[in-house]
Amino acid sequence: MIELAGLTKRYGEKVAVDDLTFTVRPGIVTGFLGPNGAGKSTTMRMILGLDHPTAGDVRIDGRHYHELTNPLTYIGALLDAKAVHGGRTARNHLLCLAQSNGIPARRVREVLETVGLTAVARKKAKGFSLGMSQRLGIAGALLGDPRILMFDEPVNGLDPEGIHWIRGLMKSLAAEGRTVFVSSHLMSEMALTADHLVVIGQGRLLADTSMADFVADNAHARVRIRTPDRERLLDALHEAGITAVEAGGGVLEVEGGDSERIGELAARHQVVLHELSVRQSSLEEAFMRLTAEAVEYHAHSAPPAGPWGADGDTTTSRTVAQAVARTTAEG
Ligand SMILES: Nc1ncnc2c1ncn2[C@@H]1O[C@H](COP(=O)(O)OP(=O)(O)OP(=O)(O)O)[C@@H](O)[C@H]1O
Repeated sequence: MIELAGLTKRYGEKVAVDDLTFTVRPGIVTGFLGPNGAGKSTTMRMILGLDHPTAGDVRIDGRHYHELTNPLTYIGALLDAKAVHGGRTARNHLLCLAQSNGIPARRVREVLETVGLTAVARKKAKGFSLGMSQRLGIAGALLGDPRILMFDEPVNGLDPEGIHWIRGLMKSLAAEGRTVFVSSHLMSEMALTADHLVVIGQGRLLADTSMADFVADNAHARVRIRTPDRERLLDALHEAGITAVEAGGGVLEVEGGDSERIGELAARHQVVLHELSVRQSSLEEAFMRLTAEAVEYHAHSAPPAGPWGADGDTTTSRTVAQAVARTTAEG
């Protein structure tokens, strides 16, 4: 368990982390989400005692990081994959970590096997791709067989097979009862992995919620209708107790996803339809709305999508929402 209480970090005038209080629990994957510069890495550095809080406190299973003997056996972390002595081989890098933490050398072979780096164990780390470096960093995190694992943007630089692998790894670590805390700036990534979400923006806590609740609150469907017989359709809908709202551009929208019922109603009243489609609000859009005011570095392009997305393609949104629904159902 990781417990943060009023955790705050200032760099001069800049408040990087602002009074964060939340608990990361065992047995689940907790996603730590926030736009670029939100304060995720700073928070993780404070958890590991690499940065000193300006105020507040953070404890690992009730203790401060510096109070832990052989800390790698309590908490394993991947923060910066490239922070490895490039002149060392993968094996030697892990052996050094093992020796300084009282971990038996045989664990080095085991974790190299787990992350799929056995074949390059005797190669120097400076020749590694970002994906290989990520795997080596993960091997280091797993070395002490810790109850708590923390990964900062672990899918960065990984190919699709690697991304699939890390998702499975995080879930299996949580299923073993470990605490898994993983940061990302992509809701779509978290939707496939996390059971719980902690969202921050400009250092402040914006949400601390289960993934299931976030989905229930945000992954709604609406039926979008265009018709030249607007008044007749509105009358028919009203008679059937269905509320339609004006969505601009001559489009009507009805809450829920029951397009069949609306289609049949229109047919019965001989109302011509030019469009009848189900729109899914994507979780990525919900995340963008939540953090919209806290985004530090904007691209000056299109404004964030409205509540039900821009008028364009919603296929991605739907895929994410479906993936979430599937993940949630699978438990
Ligand atoms: N050593 C430092 N000195 C001054 N400012 C810093 C320092 N480290 C971080 N910051 C600032 O604190 C804020 C939070 O940065 P941090 O790296 O924690 O965010 P992040 O959520 O991890 O972002 P990203 O997703 O881009 O990695 C940023 O505005 C950053 O510029």
